[in-house]
Amino acid sequence: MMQTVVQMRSTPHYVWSTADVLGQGATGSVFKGRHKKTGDLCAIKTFNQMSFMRPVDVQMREFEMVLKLKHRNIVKLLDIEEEPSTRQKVIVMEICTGGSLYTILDEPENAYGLHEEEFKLVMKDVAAGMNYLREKGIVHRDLKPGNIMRCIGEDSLSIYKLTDFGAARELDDEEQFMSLYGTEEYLHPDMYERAVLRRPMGKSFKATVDLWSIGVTFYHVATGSLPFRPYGGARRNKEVMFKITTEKPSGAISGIQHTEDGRLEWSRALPKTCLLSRGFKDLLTPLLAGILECDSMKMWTFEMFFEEVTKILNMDIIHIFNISTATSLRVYVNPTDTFANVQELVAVQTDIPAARQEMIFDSYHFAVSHTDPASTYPKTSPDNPIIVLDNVHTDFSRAEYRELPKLPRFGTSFSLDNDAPLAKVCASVVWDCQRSTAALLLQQNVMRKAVKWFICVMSRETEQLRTDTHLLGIKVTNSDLALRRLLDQHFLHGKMLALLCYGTSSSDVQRKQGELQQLVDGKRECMQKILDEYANCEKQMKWVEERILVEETLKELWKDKDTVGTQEKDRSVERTQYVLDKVVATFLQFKKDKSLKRLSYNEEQIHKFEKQKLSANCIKAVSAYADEFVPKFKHLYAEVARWFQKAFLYRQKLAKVVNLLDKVSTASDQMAGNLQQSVQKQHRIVDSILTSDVLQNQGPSQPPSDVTPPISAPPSVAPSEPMSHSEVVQLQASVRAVREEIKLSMAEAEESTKLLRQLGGFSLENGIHVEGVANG
Ligand SMILES: Nc1ncnc2c1ncn2[C@@H]1O[C@H](COP(=O)(O)OP(=O)(O)OP(=O)(O)O)[C@@H](O)[C@H]1O
Repeated sequence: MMQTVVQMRSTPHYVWSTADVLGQGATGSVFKGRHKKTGDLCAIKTFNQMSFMRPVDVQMREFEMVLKLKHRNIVKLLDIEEEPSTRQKVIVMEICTGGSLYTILDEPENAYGLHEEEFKLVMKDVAAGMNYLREKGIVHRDLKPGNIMRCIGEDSLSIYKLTDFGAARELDDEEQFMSLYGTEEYLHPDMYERAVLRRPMGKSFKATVDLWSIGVTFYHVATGSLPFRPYGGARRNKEVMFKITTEKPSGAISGIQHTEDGRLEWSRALPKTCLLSRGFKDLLTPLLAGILECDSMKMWTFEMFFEEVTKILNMDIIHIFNISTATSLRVYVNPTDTFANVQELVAVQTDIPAARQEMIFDSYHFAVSHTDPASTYPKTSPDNPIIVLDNVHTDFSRAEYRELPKLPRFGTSFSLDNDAPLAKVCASVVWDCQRSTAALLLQQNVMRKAVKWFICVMSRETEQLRTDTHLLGIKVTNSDLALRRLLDQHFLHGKMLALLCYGTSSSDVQRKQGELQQLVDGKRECMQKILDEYANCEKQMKWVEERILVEETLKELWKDKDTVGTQEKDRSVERTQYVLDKVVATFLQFKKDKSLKRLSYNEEQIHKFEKQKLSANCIKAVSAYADEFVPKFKHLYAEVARWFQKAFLYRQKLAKVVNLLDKVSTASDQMAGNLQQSVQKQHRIVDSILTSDVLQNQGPSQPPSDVTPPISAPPSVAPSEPMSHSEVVQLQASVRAVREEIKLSMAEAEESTKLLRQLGGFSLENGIHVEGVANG
């Protein structure tokens, strides 16, 4: 094996060791270097023979253009210097220690794409860098993951930067296309036709070519795979590649050929394996469809793209947990969205219509004003989300969890070339297993939390309803008292009027006395009905109260279930991580073995042992997930389902009480109103009798024995002596006085009824509707 000689090389201001290679490109190598005076780290690009295919002055023009660029998302070109010994030019750049996006995507961890937050950073930085180039009138023309570098910011978040401006000019000669060769998967179909298929064409390549490349790059970063895949790969099947990109239907974001000469399969959605949330996919997919559009009339403009990216990145995330499927969701909302908008978005992801969504957060109903913007909502997180359930029919028949990709077939043969990619696939599967194990634990923790929160909500609802029942009791008693007062008055008036009207045969007075009787007819029966229904309310209330508050049956039912499922203490994630570390170590070893091309006998034996261990470790991780973690998750889900079904049963009882209370309350209010009217009417009638001419002209007379009083009064109260005129006047005055007193007490009674009414209607907290029982 040839030993490479490590050398220290330098220019007037920079020094580097040839051992510190950052990467190698078609035109040269990039080393880690330092400024001689400041010691600052930098990247030094040296050139090989290939680079001389491009005239030096062309190269220098390119670098001079780049020297002027200054933006957070463009790799800064610091200097162009010459090595004194060789007189070769080197380029000094800001160093990006995180490597290129290409190397990041090549890691098994990212085989199914980057996770959402990292993807958003790529999106933000690439769009910002592109926007800057656009402002400077530069079209990059060679955007691809390999030309997007990663730095680590002071907050330890990634910063992505565009680099390699070698193609950032008009492509008018063969030589320039040479530099593009090798990046064809990302090329706009027009450029592909010219650069790869070598067909002459008169088109100039504007900013849209960059947009297309961004589309392919974003798809790659989101999924870990390229969007347009001819059978055998783009390099082998160039015509099919061109066909895919040019015949792609609008709206499709990928086209794959699964068999030789087979038909093309289009898709308008991102694959299931991708790690992005449903909420984010819903935003990203139309954007990808807009920029992966070869019809220039339909393709998005850069302004549209930039506006949409800005809009997406400014959105707030509301973390939602759909209890019926045990799914963690991310709902992307505009900061100005109202609650109705949020409910619509929740409906899209949960299939629960807005009117049936019950949201619980932090032990309370998620109660926000309907006009409050989403930006003012309390902060949610994956482990502290808003729990959403369907308050009419929560279906617990489908728990969602991630299915793992299949492990590759191992075989018995030994091959350095094949074993490294095999180990890479293995590592990517175990990575997925690790993430899925963590997701399962999170889902279970949230399910357990949901039960606790729901207990709090139901306890509060029960307490509220108990108070409501008590208040209704006061209201009903009040009405009953008012009725008694009316009846007492009626009796009193009857007695008094019997005295006053004794011997009067005026039909008018008799009619009025009849009207007085009508005012009280049937009221007692009606009141009795209200009292009976209220007693029923109390009985039902007691039933639920005993179960929810007194015996705390719901808590009791859950008590021993807290240990079901996977817990933090089971260390499921750590166990998977342990295996993952071993699998990744094997992958790195196999990668090294592959680069060595040949192994010694002992090294080969070790490699073989490692391969056996790799297989065992993969099976261990995958079976722990499939045979232990998933069944435990399902077990907990089943318990949660059972518990919620019981809770919903009590909830229905509560709703029934709410309904009953509402009925009794309405009837009692009606009765109170009716009584008040009756009292007023009673007063009017009595007044008119008292002031009637017949009574005014009535002189003292002996009561005829055959005249019965118009209103039944006990015989003992019939006057034995005829009344004098002054006695009549006196009696009239005392009737009026009694009436005034009663009026006053009726007004007081009405006041307290009003107060009770102001205490509001009866509803479960937040106006909940349960199983078709309306409340509130
Ligand atoms: N500024 C930098 N900081 C750290 N690493 C870098 C930097 N620039 C380049 N590299 C590394 O060096 C590798 C080669 O870079 P280079 O630009 O020479 O390759 P290339 O994209 O193939 O371009 P070309 O085809 O023009 O040579 C990159 O893939 C990257 O890993």
